Amino acid sequence: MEGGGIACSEAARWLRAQFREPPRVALVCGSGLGALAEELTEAKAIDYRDIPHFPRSTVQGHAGRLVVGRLGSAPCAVLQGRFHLYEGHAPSQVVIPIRTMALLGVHTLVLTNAAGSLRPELSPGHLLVIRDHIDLAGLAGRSPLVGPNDDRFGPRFPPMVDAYDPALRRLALALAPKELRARSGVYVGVGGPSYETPAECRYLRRVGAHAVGERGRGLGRGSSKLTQIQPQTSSELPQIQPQTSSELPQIWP
Ligand SMILES: O=P(O)(O)O[C@H]1O[C@H](CO)[C@@H](O)[C@H]1O
Ligand SMILES: Nc1nc2[nH]cnc2c(=O)[nH]1
Repeated sequence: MEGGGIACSEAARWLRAQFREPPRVALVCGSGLGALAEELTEAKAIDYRDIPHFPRSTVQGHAGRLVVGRLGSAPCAVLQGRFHLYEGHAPSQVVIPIRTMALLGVHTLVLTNAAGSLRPELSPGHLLVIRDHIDLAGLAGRSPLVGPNDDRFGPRFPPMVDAYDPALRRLALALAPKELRARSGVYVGVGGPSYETPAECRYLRRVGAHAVGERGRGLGRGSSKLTQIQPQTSSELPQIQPQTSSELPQIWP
């Protein structure tokens, strides 16, 4: 199984025959967020294991299903679960669902995930709208873009300024319910599956990250990523003196 052109083309061709209307918007649900699919009307669900070349979901809280229907008036796909390097998938396999969605004609991608807070003012249940990322695995040569370039998915050297669409980010910040205390920040992607040591948390915070998880980004323009902060995280964080909420900037510099 590979993540290059053939696998994604075959998956997209197979999926096109399953749905009356191809999706134009796709939402990837991270751990515990799969219930978003219940918002779809006229929904049809397909297990990942039935889709040619899709890897298997092995993580708790990831149903491993693609649900296609309508969200409001938009034809929409909800992916209940993503693939991570720590499951043993190659970088080229992890991107198969996203590339398949692109071939199906999806123009807007919203990624969600569960992450650990690196800042005392970012608490469980809060929402981080990712404005930029630090991809440690990618920087170390484990980018899914390593290998021959498939021009259908972007250029050989993709620019990463505004990797997350500014208009979608503004929309997410404006529409998020107040109690989620949505703000924008920087996500750092690590390999996992162990959570970070206190020293690693200090390091990641110093390089400018607000939240940490096991990575994942979209393809070029039209993608945005929302991170929900999980209750657990490094044992170091409770030792940090929390600021009062009135001191919090709405958007970090
Ligand atoms: O929401 P997902 O993608 O599952 O991400 C987070 O949740 C899992 C463990 O907490 C890890 O995979 C982490 O990256
Ligand atoms: N790496 C990492 N992933 C997470 N997913 C949810 N919480 C965490 C965390 O603290 N660290």
